[in-house]
Amino acid sequence: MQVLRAEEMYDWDRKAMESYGREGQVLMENAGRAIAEEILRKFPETEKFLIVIGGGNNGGDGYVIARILKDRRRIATAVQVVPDEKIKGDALYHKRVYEQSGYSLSSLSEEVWNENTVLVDAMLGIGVKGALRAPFDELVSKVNESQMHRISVDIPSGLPADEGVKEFQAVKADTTYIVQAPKQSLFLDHTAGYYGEWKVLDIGLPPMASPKVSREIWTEGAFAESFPVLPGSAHKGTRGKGLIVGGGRMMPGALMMAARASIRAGAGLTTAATVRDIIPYLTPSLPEAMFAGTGESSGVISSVDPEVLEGKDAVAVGVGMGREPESRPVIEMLLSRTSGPLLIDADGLYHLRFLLDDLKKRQEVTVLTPHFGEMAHLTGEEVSEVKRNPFSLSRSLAYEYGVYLVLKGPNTIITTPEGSQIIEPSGNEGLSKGGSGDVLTGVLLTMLMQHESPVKALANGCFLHGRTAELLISKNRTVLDLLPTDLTDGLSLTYRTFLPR
Ligand SMILES: NC(=O)C1=CN([C@@H]2O[C@H](COP(=O)(O)OP(=O)(O)OC[C@H]3O[C@@H](n4cnc5c(N)ncnc54)[C@H](O)[C@@H]3O)[C@@H](O)[C@H]2O)[C@@H](O)CC1
Ligand SMILES: [K+]
Repeated sequence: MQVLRAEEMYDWDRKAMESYGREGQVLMENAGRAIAEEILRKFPETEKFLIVIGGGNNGGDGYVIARILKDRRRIATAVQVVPDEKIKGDALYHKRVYEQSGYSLSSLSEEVWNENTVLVDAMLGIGVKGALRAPFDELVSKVNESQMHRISVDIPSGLPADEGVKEFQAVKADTTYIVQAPKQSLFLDHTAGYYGEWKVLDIGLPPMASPKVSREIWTEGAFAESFPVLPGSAHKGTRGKGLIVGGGRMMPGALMMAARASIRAGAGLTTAATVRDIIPYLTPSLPEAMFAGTGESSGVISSVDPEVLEGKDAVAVGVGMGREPESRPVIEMLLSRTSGPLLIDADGLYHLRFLLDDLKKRQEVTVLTPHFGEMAHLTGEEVSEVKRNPFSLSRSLAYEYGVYLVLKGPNTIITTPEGSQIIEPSGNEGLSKGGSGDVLTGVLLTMLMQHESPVKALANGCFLHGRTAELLISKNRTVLDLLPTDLTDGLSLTYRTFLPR
């Protein structure tokens, strides 16, 4: 499913009408009807509905919803909150249909606020611009203070559809019925929560007319369909031989978790490279792994023998490595000598900030997996700015350095060097613990070795990680006690659920 910006949504709408014979009034009928049906399904009992109608096409949808609720003999009060002359075009057409059906409008009295139980917010849609003007500024506060269940039409009124907006005032919806395609703000850290529970409804825009943007949500169907089927004769070689460089005297656990996750995810052979002293402590918990000792300086990795790279299908570096400058040459060496995919994570990203030019020289697949803080460090932006503009900042970084970028968050955004984007929304707050990134690194390493498309490999790895967290919570864990190591041991839940082979 495509995720759109407001302008892209308008393009689709325009093209549907100009080139595919669709009528605006019909599309509005479809939108309003689809939403009304959802509302009726959600509230089959004797709720009292208040429909608040604004001056654009979002308000037009509101007129359709109000008419259908009344047609079905439900108790519904409709209020138009802008002067009559603001209602134009398709919205005016549907206002007339509403009135010709014998239905009337009410004014916004105190009773209206107090007597109703469900509010349908059809005030403002994706056409909102700038700070809210009267009467919407006060109305939005009043709506948010009311005790009614709030249902927003297409988007919570006042909320920007696109990334990048710093200040806004918006309805905090309990439920949002999104018209045709989710908008960017559904996936941003500072706006996602305004949508409440949400559902996307098809209003009949022709798929042939959809905008040519590559910004998609990764689904369980996409995971199941694209997950590579290994031949029955698969051996270590076909499953992939991976190398993970990381850990040190202070953080051996990160390497342990990444290596174990890589093995559990299905790697043929995983080698963990770290300072020699800690290898004996890691072996009991990683019986399936191979080990390679690295050069060491004050307990941190200071060099890796390039011979270790021989025969490896992919390499991951950074987990638990520390930020001491002594480790920087390791990243430098891997950037120039790794012939397959190279994934850089965690402390590796810290060092990378000083090696960005080396990144540009690489011809092979390079993957960076920053969280918001690491992304801020890499781009020199504030964390709040990264959260506000994750799509465009990811694109510029991926394009400039020719890398695949996995920007980790509640909605992980995966970007290709060409700028295509996948949003992977699975997971829960149980993942916000030290170590879950290390597990992801191990999983991604394995996926990269087994899939010929790096972007699909990355999307599948994020899905595997996030869905496992969800399935564990639905079984015997909670978001409080979920551990990164539970994820590793729980990977089979996701495999068994979605790949019943
Ligand atoms: N395919 C589509 O895109 C379809 C869209 N539909 C609906 O149409 C909506 C978009 O319609 P519009 O483009 O008319 O946009 P809106 O319905 O968001 O309304 C824009 C109106 O709000 C006012 N406004 C904008 N910013 C304001 C501010 N800061 N303070 C106060 N008033 C402000 C403007 O004066 C303008 O009249 C969608 O959200 C959706 O609900 C549906 O009707 C059917 C088809
Ligand atoms: K709305």
